Amino acid sequence: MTTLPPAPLLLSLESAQVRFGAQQALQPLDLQIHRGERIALVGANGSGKTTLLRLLHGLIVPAGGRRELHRLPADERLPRAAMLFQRPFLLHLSVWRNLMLALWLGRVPRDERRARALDALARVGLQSCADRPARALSGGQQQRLALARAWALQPDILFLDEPTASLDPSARREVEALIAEFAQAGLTLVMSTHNLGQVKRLATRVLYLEGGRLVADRPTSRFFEAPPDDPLPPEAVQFLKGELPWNT
Ligand SMILES: Nc1ncnc2c1ncn2[C@@H]1O[C@H](COP(=O)(O)OP(=O)(O)OP(=O)(O)O)[C@@H](O)[C@H]1O
Repeated sequence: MTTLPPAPLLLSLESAQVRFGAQQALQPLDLQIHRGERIALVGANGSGKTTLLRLLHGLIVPAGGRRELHRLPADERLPRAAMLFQRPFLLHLSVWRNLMLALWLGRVPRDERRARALDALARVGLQSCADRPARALSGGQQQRLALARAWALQPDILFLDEPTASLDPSARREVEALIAEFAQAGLTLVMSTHNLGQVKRLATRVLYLEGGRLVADRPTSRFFEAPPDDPLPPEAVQFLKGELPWNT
């Protein structure tokens, strides 16, 4: 029997914490993210999910402890990351120009940009919208454009902050399907969401936060159905009870 080598470590936090003025938004926490993981951050409003995503992405510098990106063993480069927000930030430009601008900002060589943009638009099914004003697209299409923009940058890790929260059910399904395809293609995902059905469908691992503390970190199946010898902390049990039913 062959044993698969462990997936490479991409990103880690060591006793990393975040403060906003006097407020401790994240208590010191340790975390390791390996290639291929699909991690869901769950917890009530204000529990620290967005703060943790921003810390992981490097948008916030920890007030203590450290965040480290780890070189990929295959080619010794640092992992690339991209982030998707609940409402995409799009400029008053065409879909195509929004994409090209992101590639320019991402320092993608000029001669690669066109092919990457075409591939990304095809990936999210927006080829026919290339010349339309990005801000005139529907909410679901805008989020698909944001996914195309992230895809075009060829990230290893994709951070998603409630990516479907402001979408109607059909757009939500479309965007969720694309996120699943991205994961299939090998992207590592870290996503905050209030939709526990989505957690069950997409995530391999769940981090439960409460009041800025990481209370539970376990495989998805052991989060929703904790075995008797490894029960969930009571805070997480209460949270799950309050969030029933899960399949929305
Ligand atoms: N820029 C900031 N300045 C001051 N306080 C902040 C800032 N960003 C977040 N906070 C505070 O940090 C805490 C965690 O907020 P965060 O947005 O990370 O929670 P969340 O779990 O993502 O919430 P939600 O589910 O509502 O998006 C909250 O008390 C919030 O008010």
